[in-house]
Amino acid sequence: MRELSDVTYEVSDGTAVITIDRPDRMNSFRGQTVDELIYCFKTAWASKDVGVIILTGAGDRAFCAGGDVKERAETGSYGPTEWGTFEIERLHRMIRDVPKPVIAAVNGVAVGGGHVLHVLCDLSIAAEHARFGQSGPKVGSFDAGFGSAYLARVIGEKRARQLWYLCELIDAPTALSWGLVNEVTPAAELLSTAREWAAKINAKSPTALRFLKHSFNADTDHLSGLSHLAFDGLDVFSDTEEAAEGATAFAEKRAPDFTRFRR
Ligand SMILES: CC(C)(COP(=O)(O)OP(=O)(O)OC[C@H]1O[C@@H](n2cnc3c(N)ncnc32)[C@H](O)[C@@H]1OP(=O)(O)O)[C@@H](O)C(=O)NCCC(=O)NCCSC(=O)c1cc(O)c2ccccc2c1O
Repeated sequence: MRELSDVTYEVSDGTAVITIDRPDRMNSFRGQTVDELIYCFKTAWASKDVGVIILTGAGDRAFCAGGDVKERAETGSYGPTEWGTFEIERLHRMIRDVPKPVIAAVNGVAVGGGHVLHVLCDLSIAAEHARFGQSGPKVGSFDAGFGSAYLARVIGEKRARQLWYLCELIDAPTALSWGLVNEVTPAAELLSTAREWAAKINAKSPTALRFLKHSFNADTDHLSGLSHLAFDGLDVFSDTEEAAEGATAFAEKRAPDFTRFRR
């Protein structure tokens, strides 16, 4: 294993636990976080000691608050990366493509790009206090690829549009009733429940699971093309005054004023 600063990785009993470890920033991701997550998923993919992967966040406040908006407001980007490119789309693909089930253990708020990460996981188990939602239009961003179209597949068009247009968080019981998560547990039991589910899955045929995961994916894999277009668009949009207004307003703890950008 290489040295990691934003993520931790540990394996026991056939299960890899990947933890986003930036609790002072609500486990939001910067470029380096994304690079390290990709590295951990690839490591788990290649390891014969791993049958199931759990993705979670450090502490009890956040699973992941999406992109690090403070970093973006300060520097105009999500910071340096290994190859000079922000690889969030590759991470999305990695979660879908890794031929082993991925369980999101949602230990707090999952919002923005952090919400997209749990949506892309095969299964989601939430702590009772977890909250869920999208925030892009409030902070000058959007995920018009898997983050919108696949979300609509999971919870339905009306609810997906509600999350994206209103940018209000929903609680764990509502997420369960919408089919956004599989199970809600007391916070203290979250990781043990995720490990129990992983143990049950690990007792099954890995080849059968591999075929099933790819079969489930096949029906929505065309959204990859949409995702490319969406991230191309986001790249262009990110350099606009309109996007900057969202990130700056968040960093300055004020409501954004987008009125001058209406067309
Ligand atoms: C997450 C919250 C709902 C939590 O609210 P709460 O009231 O519980 O706590 P605070 O608001 O006081 O937050 C505590 C503390 O954490 C800091 N913080 C929170 N979120 C972030 C963040 N995303 N980045 C950096 N720092 C964050 C917050 O400022 C506080 O710090 P103090 O120093 O003041 O104590 C709420 O905080 C919230 O709504 N957060 C913002 C969520 C958000 O908008 N996320 C980013 C959306 S955009 C995105 O995710 C994104 C994804 C991509 O894949 C992209 C790809 C390509 C380009 C752009 C992308 C992109 O923008």
